[in-house]
Amino acid sequence: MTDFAATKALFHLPDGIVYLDGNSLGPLPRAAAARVSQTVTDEWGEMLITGWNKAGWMALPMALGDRIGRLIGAEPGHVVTGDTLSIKVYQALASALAMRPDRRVILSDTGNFPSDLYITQGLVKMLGDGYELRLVAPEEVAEAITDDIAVTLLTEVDYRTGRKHDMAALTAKAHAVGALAIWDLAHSAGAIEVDVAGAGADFAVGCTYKYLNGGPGAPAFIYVAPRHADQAPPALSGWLGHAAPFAFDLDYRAGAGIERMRVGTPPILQMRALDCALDIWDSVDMAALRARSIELSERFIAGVEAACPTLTLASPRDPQNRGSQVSFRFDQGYAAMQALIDRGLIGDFRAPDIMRFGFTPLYLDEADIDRAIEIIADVIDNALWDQPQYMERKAVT
Ligand SMILES: Cc1ncc(COP(=O)(O)O)c(C=O)c1O
Ligand SMILES: Nc1ccccc1C(=O)C[C@H](N)C(=O)O
Repeated sequence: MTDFAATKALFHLPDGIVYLDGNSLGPLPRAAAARVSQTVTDEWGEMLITGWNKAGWMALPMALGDRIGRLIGAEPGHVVTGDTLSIKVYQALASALAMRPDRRVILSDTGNFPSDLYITQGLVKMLGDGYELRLVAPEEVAEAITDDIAVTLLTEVDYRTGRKHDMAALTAKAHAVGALAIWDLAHSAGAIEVDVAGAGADFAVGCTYKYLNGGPGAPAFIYVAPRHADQAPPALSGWLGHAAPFAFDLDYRAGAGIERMRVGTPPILQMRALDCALDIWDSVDMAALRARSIELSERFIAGVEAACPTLTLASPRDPQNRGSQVSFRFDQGYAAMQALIDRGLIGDFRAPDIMRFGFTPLYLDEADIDRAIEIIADVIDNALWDQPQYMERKAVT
């Protein structure tokens, strides 16, 4: 069993703040500042370039990949970290398309995060030759998996509503028509139980700055199923994905397995912060985490619905069909979210009218949820959002 009171003590949360936005940026693990500082002074400072060997910097992308692998049900040695999620989406998609050379259609849904769609649009344009992004509504994905599909590119948990796709069923459907399945786990890794191997996913990608708490700019990860690992052509063939980077050959030869998905120099300071955050995850049982996340989310939904009849639940009511976030629709959602933040409750707003709240059992408990409900009730029922300063849109929402 996981001791969630103990994990809560391992995070720094500012006084007076209830943080329901760990689904966008996780909070600071208390040990991270010292760990990063030590890397700066003792490793970078003292070891200089010898740190790549002496401090194990060059091995970090794979070591971190394995620690994340446990959380997403990957086989050891099949996940690597680096770059940003948008780049990992590009890599997975380009590789998968190259593995289905006689097909041209990429299937995704209108609930997908825009970066995944933009990356796909860019790649489709560059490839030309009849390539096409086909978008359907999330609930129509299953029936849209037809035998002209090359690749399905789906985000398991919808960033706006929290609606969760059935990864195993949709992957099986994709395979049945000869397509490959790529899963974006941005809102799944560290949020719910994930079993990429069990579901038969061909590729999976995700970020580490949300539920995994790796910090702003923390590296992304990519998983390639063992059956493809030595065949998948790496789309971004950088030197650190080469079979022998320090041979400095003039021609590219892909590295073994997942190593080929490395591109260039890893961001060591960010990786140390992530390493520190993953120390906390080592003690976490994912089934216990999921049970606790459902408990806290259900308490939140019941409390908000009882107190605020003007908010409508945008997330699936059945917890089995959602990830670890809860969203409500409110036409003045932007202003309302600013008013909540002003009163110490941090969530976020997603256009056009979604107020989004993330549930992260590592550092949230019932007292936080009850306090959040109180603040929401105060802001909504007393229309405290109706102030000009809450209407002004900020650059980042
Ligand atoms: C589902 C999903 N995919 C892709 C991204 C883009 O990730 P990044 O900004 O790290 O490239 C995000 C969030 O930003 C996301 O939520
Ligand atoms: N990386 C960010 C930087 C700044 C502001 C938000 C993000 C997010 O990650 C947004 C997230 N993908 C979302 O689901 O809305």
